[in-house]
Formats: sequence, C-alpha cells, structure tokens
Amino acid sequence: MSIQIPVIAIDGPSGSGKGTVAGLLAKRLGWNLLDSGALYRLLAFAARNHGVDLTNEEALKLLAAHLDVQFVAAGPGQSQSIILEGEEVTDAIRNEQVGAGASQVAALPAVREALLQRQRAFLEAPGLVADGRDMGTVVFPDAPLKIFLTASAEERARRRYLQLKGKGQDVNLASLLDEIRERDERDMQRAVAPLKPAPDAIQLDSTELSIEQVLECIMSEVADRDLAG
Ligand SMILES: Nc1ncnc2c1ncn2[C@@H]1O[C@H](COP(=O)(O)OP(=O)(O)O)[C@@H](O)[C@H]1O
Ligand SMILES: Nc1ccn([C@H]2C[C@H](O)[C@@H](COP(=O)(O)OP(=O)(O)O)O2)c(=O)n1
Repeated sequence: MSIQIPVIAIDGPSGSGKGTVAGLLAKRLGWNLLDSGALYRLLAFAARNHGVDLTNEEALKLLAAHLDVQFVAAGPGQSQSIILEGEEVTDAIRNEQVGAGASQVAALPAVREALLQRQRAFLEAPGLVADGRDMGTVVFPDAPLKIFLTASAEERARRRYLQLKGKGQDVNLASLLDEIRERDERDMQRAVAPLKPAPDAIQLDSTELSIEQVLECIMSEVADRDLAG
C-alpha cells in the first residue's frame, strides 16, 4: 500500500500573504516548502541575464528545463536561500520588475509544462506546503487541503509597499497598485492554469486578518483533517 504524502496547497494573488503563511506553516509542521512563484521569477531573471526575450517560448522552455537552481535550507521549514547558476539571488528576484516578468513567462504553456515535474519533485515526507497560483488546480490536484488566499488589491499593494520599502527599495504605492492589478489580470486571464480557486478550495479573505489569524485558521483545517500526524 502506498502512503500518500500530504500537501497543503496555498494559491492566490500577489500580496495576499501566501509566501509568509506557507513559510510559517512549513516551519510549524516541520514540512517541506515549495515557493513555486520563485521558479517563474528565476526563469524571468535568468532570461534577462542570458538575453532571452520574454516572448520567446521555445528558448524559455529550454532555459526552464535546464534551470540550474538550488533551494538551500538548514532543514524542513527553515528559511530558504535561492542559488541560481552558483549565485545567491534570494533578494534579487523579489522586486516588481521580476514579478511582472515572471507573470509574463508563466503565461506560456511550454514553460509551465517544463516546470511541472520540478515542482512535483518537492513532494517528500513528511509533507509539503506549496504556494503559487495553480497548486490546488494543476500541480497537486489531490492535495487534502487547499486554501485560496485573497485580500483587496489596495491592502495587497499596501503590504507590498511596506515589504519592499522595508528592504530599502524605492517604491511608489500607486504604481504598485497598478502593477498588482495588471499582474492579477494576466494571471487570471491566461489560457493555461489560470489563477482561480480549485472547486474544493477553502477561500480565505485576509484583508482584515493578521498573519497569526490566517495561520490559526489554516491550522484548524489541518487539525480537522488530521494532517499533522
Ligand atoms: N494578514 C496579513 N496582514 C498584514 N500583512 C501581511 C499579512 N499577510 C502577509 N502580510 C505581509 O504582506 C507582505 C506580502 O506577503 P507575501 O507573503 O509575500 O505575499 P504573497 O506571497 O501572497 O505575494 C509581507 O511583507 C507580509 O509580511
Ligand atoms: N504557481 C505559480 C506561481 C507563480 N506564477 C506566476 C504568476 C505570478 O504573477 C508570478 C510570480 O509569482 P509569486 O508567487 O512569486 O508572486 P507574489 O509573491 O504572489 O507577488 O509567477 C504562476 O503562474 N504559477
């Protein structure tokens, strides 16, 4: 009898808190973490370094298939450093320019196909917390717990503004709101694996919730399903 490794899929738009909550959940449960958005960000970043146009699907597919990337963590649930072609890029891929590029390459079917197995390879015991746009719909459709995390666009832009400003980036709230809206639109409208809740996802609006409240809400679903072992 094969033993199913549990997955918690957390999908939703930019700035809804997916990455933060996924990291905290993985830490609390001692599970592995998949930041799927980082793969699309890395691809956009690598494409720029190699002079590959973000519309060149064939070249991007090849680059995606051979992307030399390592996610380095001290152990399950520990924070990750991201190494691309031997260079630490953990912070370099976290800006809206790379985010917009990621959203562009993510709309290409050959790119998504090339990254699919790489994402599924993160599924290792004792469990996986996976965050992105299509974790519950495409990558892990059998996940026993799926969360679709949202917040108003204004609140998400405000969060992103504070986050990037805290990192010393020169940011503007109005342009961040525009960029977030543009990215939402592209991610929701694309033909392949668009951003949308899986039919069996629990929808959670975090506009008025603290990070701790979101975490507790998800932990109670984990307990209801007896996932933590
Ligand atoms: N419920 C919340 N309330 C307030 N701030 C939040 C909340 N969730 C996340 N944040 C903050 O918002 C920013 C964006 O969160 P992040 O996890 O990167 O979002 P996503 O991965 O969905 O893009 C981070 O600085 C994070 O600390
Ligand atoms: N599973 C995923 C994850 C991200 N993407 C695309 C769409 C997103 O706009 C970009 C960047 O994703 P990322 O999760 O890093 O972005 P945010 O942290 O939510 O701003 O990649 C995707 O298409 N599918």
